Amino acid sequence: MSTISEKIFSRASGKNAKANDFVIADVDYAMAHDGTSVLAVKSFKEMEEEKVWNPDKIIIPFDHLTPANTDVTAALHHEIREWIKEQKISNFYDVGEGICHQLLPENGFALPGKLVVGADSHSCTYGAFGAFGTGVGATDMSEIFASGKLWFKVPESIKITADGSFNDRIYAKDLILKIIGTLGVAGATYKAAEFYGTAIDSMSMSGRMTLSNMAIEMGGKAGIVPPDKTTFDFLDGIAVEEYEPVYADADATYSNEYSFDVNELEPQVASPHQVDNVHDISDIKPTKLDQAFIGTCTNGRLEDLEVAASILKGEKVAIRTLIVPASRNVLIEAVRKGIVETLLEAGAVIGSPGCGPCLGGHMGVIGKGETCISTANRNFKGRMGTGGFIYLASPATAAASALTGEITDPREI
Ligand SMILES: CC(C)[C@H](C(=O)O)[C@@H](O)C(=O)O
Ligand code: SF4
Repeated sequence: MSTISEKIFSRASGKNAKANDFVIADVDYAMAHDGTSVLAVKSFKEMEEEKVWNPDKIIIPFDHLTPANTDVTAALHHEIREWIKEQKISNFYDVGEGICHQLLPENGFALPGKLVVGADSHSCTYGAFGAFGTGVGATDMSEIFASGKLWFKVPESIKITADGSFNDRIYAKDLILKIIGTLGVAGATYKAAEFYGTAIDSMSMSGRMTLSNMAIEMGGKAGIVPPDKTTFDFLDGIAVEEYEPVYADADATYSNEYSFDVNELEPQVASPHQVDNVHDISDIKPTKLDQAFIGTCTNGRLEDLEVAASILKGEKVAIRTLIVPASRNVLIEAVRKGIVETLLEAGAVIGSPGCGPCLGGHMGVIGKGETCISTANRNFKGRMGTGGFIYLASPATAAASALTGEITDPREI
């Protein structure tokens, strides 16, 4: 009678864990990036800890402010690199390797049944692989660095079923925006979402990662897709260790259940400044844009760049168009497949793999009064630059809009 989360926490805590129980759990893999490792390491040092619990289970990607944007960032990067050497942390990914939530899956750390914790809110991405992936604050991460353990309240679960097939130019991003628009930004607060249905079954790992990535945008503690052949094929040859897939029992308890019909889905757009301010694209009034941004841990994968290239091929963009691959591997594959050439010929700018302008650090922030269509997961006020406006959409919608300079339905291009 258990959900996926209850089963994972039972294994990780060594007791029969039920929703709302407080448990101390063994963490399988712990991640902190350049943005959060600074505070995690500071707090680790304040705890007067000498050695991390296991240097092979800690993963540190530098992705947020990379390449360093200021001398202050450069000095912090330097300090963390020194600590990483001192602690002999084996899984360090320096500038240009990519975004944390792309690197953990690519390198086989996001595994079915595992508890994978990151000092970043979008660590729920690992749920795409049937892991319990969740984000914690930097000081909680320092506790994991020290002991490999952390306390958790086992979440209640909600069941989200999406059936049907995706019509042309409709994607996982449109589905998750629709879900968030329906449930609201607090609709899944402290709950673990489990995703089921024929539409989910048909999705690639890339699409499932887009889906799980945004669970936090409705308050979710996790967003889990039960692992299947697609998952196992992806992990074949890359999983860092053996894993035991975990599934919910047929009579598991869900605090809420929701159903979505993907056959009916239109391209979705989240208007400023809330992620649940979601509309069918046909209801969006004509909106002039200054910039298009395709990338991030939500939609910076090869499939996403491929879709963008298929729309931009042989055309010229009408506005600044920034494309930032989610990882070095994505970029290499995009080069090999001629995608990068197509994008450059269309007038796009290719950034070095990382978070890029997603959180307004650098590499493409927008000015006061400017509007950007972005494939990211957040459109909060000021996120990409003070006084800016962000519309969230799929890579297809962003690419179609880049061509016209206003929000455009990709089915009409
Ligand atoms: C900087 C980091 C703490 C933050 C997060 O946790 O999500 C960032 O990745 C974001 O997307 O806003
Ligand atoms: S790409 Fe954006 S949402 Fe993802 S981790 Fe980086 S800053 Fe956060």
